[in-house]
Amino acid sequence: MTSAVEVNQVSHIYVNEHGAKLALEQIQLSVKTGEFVSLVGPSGCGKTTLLSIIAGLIAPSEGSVRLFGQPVTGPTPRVGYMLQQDYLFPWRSIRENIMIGLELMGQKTAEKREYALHLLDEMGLSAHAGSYPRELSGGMRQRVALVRTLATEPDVLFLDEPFSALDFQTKLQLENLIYETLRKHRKTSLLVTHDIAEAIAMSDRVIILAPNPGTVYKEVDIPSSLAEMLPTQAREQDGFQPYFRLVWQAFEQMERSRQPL
Ligand SMILES: Nc1ncnc2c1ncn2[C@@H]1O[C@H](COP(=O)(O)OP(=O)(O)OP(=O)(O)O)[C@@H](O)[C@H]1O
Repeated sequence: MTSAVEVNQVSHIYVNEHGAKLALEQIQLSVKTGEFVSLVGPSGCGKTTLLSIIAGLIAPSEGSVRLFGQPVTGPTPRVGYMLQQDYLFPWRSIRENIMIGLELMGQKTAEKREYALHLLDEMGLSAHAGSYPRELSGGMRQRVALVRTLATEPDVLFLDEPFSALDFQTKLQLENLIYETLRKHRKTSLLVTHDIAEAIAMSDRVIILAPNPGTVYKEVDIPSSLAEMLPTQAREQDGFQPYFRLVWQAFEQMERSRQPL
């Protein structure tokens, strides 16, 4: 299968008035087309930096990134972002909000508008097309944000903690809905999360990053028996807990190796 994302020996140093900070060191990873991969790791291990480099928003200090075999040299419309905040425009209706990406890319054709409205329907939000963001719950607003992202038909989706501002029940419902939508549309997806259970329940593979500097600590393949189930169903399986333990143990090992003797 073709690699959608290839990160080759990427290191990154931030330099500012306080000095230099090695945020990532020699990161090597790849994501297959259609694969769902989660990045987990302690705060500050470089997850957001890595996503920004892959998306072409930051040029790495060393190494290179390829998307579908092409070198990444700047932002590309092939990558769509979904973030913790929905960034909906309060003065625009939901129908107008989901067209923003298409407008920015100069692609607001009748066909694309139709597709965006179809996605809104898939997300169960057609009845709210004329509403304004303030009239929607946090979970509904995140569904609108996903429609806005998918409307431009990106090949790869970066999900940077998209559920972390939601209450637990809404988060579980949204995990299921996003899982189903992304699998149905066969999107290659990279999820950044602090929630180990969420990472295991949603992914084909979990990549654990270690901090100071950010490096790939361990990769855990999730068996298809779990990966092909809805996240809430996967969480209930007997086979789920051993994977949780495996990832948690990696966190504990990382923590121990950082303790002074
Ligand atoms: N613009 C910047 N200038 C200097 N240092 C930065 C900058 N952005 C991030 N860093 C540092 O680089 C390291 C990695 O940051 P990054 O935000 O990528 O980590 P993260 O894993 O996404 O963190 P979190 O889980 O808390 O969101 C951290 O030590 C951070 O302080």
